[in-house]
Amino acid sequence: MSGPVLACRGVAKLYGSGLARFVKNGRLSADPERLAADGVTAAVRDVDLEIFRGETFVIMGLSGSGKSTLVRCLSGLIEPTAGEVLFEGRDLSKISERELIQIRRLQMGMVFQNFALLPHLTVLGNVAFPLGIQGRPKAERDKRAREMIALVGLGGREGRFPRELSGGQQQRVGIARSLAVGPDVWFLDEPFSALDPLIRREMQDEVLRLQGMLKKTIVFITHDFDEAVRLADRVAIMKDGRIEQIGTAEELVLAPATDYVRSFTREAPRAKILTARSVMRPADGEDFAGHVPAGARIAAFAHDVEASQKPFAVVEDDKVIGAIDRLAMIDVLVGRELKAAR
Ligand SMILES: Nc1ncnc2c1ncn2[C@@H]1O[C@H](COP(=O)(O)OP(=O)(O)OP(=O)(O)O)[C@@H](O)[C@H]1O
Repeated sequence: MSGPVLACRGVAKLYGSGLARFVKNGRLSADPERLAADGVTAAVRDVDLEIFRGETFVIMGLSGSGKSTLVRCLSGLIEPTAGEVLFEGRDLSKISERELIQIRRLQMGMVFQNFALLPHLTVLGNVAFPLGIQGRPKAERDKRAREMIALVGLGGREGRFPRELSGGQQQRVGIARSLAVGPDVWFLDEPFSALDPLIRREMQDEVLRLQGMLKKTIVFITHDFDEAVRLADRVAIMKDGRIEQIGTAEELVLAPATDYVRSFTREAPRAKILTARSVMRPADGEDFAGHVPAGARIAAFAHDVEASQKPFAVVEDDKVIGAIDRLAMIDVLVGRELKAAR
C-alpha cells in the first residue's frame, strides 16, 4: 500500500511578530493563552493528518477556523511556522523553491470561491493559461483546453469572456482550468459558496461525476455539512485553528469526539449518512420481509422498512449479519440518540 499523498505533522501557522520564540525543535511550544496574550494569531495549530490517494478529504469549519490557512500550507503556498507538510513523503519546506513551483504547477490544481478567472481572456484562453505557463506549444494547449471545456459541459462556449457567463458556468471554467494540467491533488477552496443553492447542488454533482471519472485526490473546503456529506470520504472539523475530529460523516454523527462536533452534526441529514450496519440489531431467526446491504444508507430503504410489519435482514457477503425494523427507522428519522455499536 502506498503512503499518504499529503500529510501534516504538528503543523502550526502563526501571524504576528517575533514568532521564533514560540517554536522549539520545529514544534509549536506555546499554548493559545500565551499566544493571545502576546497578540499572536494562531491561524492553524497542532494539525496532524494524512490524505490518501483517490480520497475526497473535506475540511470543514466556521469562518476564521483556519481552513484556508491549512490548505495554503498543504499546497505549499505558505510555509508553516512549525511542523511539516509532506507531499508524497517529501517535506515541502526542504525542497528548492524551483521544485516547489514545479510541484504546484504540475501536480496541484486549485479552484477558488471567487473563480479567479482572467477577465480579458476567453474561456479557451483561461483554461489554456496554465498550459502556456508550462511552455506547451499553442496547438497542444488549445487541444487540451478544448477537451477540458467539453469535460465540464461548456463545449461551444470557448470564445466567450467570463463576463458573458453565469456564476455556475464561470466556476466550470475554473474547474476546467484547474484540471488542465492533469494534477494529482485537486484543491477546492469553498468553490460553490458564491452560487445559489440549486446551482450549488448541480456543481456538487459535477464534482462527483468528475471524481468518478478522474479519481483525483481531492481536498475540499466548505462550511456546509450537507456539502461535506455529499462529497466526502472523510471530513476534518476545524475550530480555532485545530482539528477537532477526522472521520467519515457517519463516524462524526455516531461518535462525535467533542461537544463542538456534536453540535456541528446535530442538524445533519442522518438518513443520508447512517448505514444499515450502524442501526441494525442482532437477528434472532425471525421471518424477514426482505433484505438490505449492510453499507446501504438509511434513506435508500427507509420507506420500505417503515411500511413493513416484519423486519428486514441486513446482509453482507451473502450472510445475514443483523436485522432492522420500523422502530430503528423511526429512531433515525426523528434523530433519537443511537448506540454507536449495537
Ligand atoms: N495573512 C494573515 N495575517 C494575519 N492573520 C491572518 C492571516 N490569514 C489568516 N489570518 C487569521 O487566521 C485565522 C484563520 O483564517 P482562515 O482564513 O484560515 O480561516 P477560514 O476558516 O478559511 O475562514 P473563511 O471561511 O472565512 O475563509 C483568522 O483569524 C484570520 O483572521
